[in-house]
Amino acid sequence: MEGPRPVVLSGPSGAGKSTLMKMLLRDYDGVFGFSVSHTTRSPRPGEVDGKDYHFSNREAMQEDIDDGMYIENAEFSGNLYGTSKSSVDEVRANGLICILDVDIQGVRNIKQTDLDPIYVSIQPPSIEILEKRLRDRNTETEESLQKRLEAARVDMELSNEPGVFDMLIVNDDLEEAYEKLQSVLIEEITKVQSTKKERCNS
Ligand SMILES: Nc1ncnc2c1ncn2[C@@H]1O[C@H](COP(=O)(O)OP(=O)(O)OP(=O)(O)O)[C@@H](O)[C@H]1O
Ligand SMILES: Nc1nc2c(ncn2[C@@H]2O[C@H](COP(=O)(O)O)[C@@H](O)[C@H]2O)c(=O)[nH]1
Repeated sequence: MEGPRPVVLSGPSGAGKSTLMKMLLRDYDGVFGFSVSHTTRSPRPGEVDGKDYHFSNREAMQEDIDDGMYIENAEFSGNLYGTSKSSVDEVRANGLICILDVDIQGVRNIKQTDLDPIYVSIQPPSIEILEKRLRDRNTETEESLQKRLEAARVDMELSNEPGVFDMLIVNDDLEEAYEKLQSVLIEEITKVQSTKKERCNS
C-alpha cells in the first residue's frame, strides 16, 4: 500500500508508549491514526470500546485469528492481544501514519510481514522506576503487576539486541523522550503534511 510508513511503538508495559502516542495525536492533527487492537483483557476505567481497544473474548478472538484476520497476535500477561488487518488498513486508507502499540512478540511477528514500519522501543530508565509508574497508574492487581514486570525484564533484554529497533528511547524526562520520538518520525510526518497541503491547494 502507498503512503507513509507505519510506526510500531513497543517496550515494557508502563514505559510510556500510550502517553507518548497521545502527545503525537494531540500535536499532529490529521497526521497519525491509531490502529485499535483487539484484546481479551477487561477494560480499565475510562477506556472506551473501539477507541482504546476492541474488547473481545477468547473464543471470538481465537476464531478470527484462525480465520487469518490478524496481522499479528500474542498472549501477554494471561490475555490475548492482536492487530487486525482491518484496523491497520482503515488508518492507512486515510493516508495517515498508522501507530501500532505492540509488545515484543508483536514486533517479531510484524517483522515477518510486508508492513515495513519504523520500529521504536520506549524503555523505562530502570525496572524500579517502571514498577513505581505501574503502581502509581493503579491499573493492575499485584498478580498482573508481577507478570508485567517479568515480561518487562525479558523486553528490556531483547530490545537491546542490535537491529531489532530503529530507535530505542529511554523515557526518563517525558519532553526529551517526545523530542526523540518526533525526530525519528519527522520524515514521515513531513510527507503527510506536504500531501495535505497539496490537496488543499489543488
Ligand atoms: N517520563 C515519564 N515520567 C513519569 N511518569 C511517566 C512518564 N511517562 C509516562 N509516565 C506515566 O507512567 C504511567 C505508564 O505510562 P503509559 O500508560 O503511557 O505506559 P504504556 O507503555 O502505554 O503502558 P501499557 O503498555 O501498559 O499500556 C502513566 O501513569 C504515565 O502517566
Ligand atoms: N502483540 C500485541 N501486543 C499488544 C497489542 N496491543 C497492546 N499490546 C501490548 O500489550 C501490553 C499490555 O497492554 P495493556 O493495554 O494491557 O497495558 C503492552 O505491552 C502493549 O504494547 C497488540 O495488538 N498486539
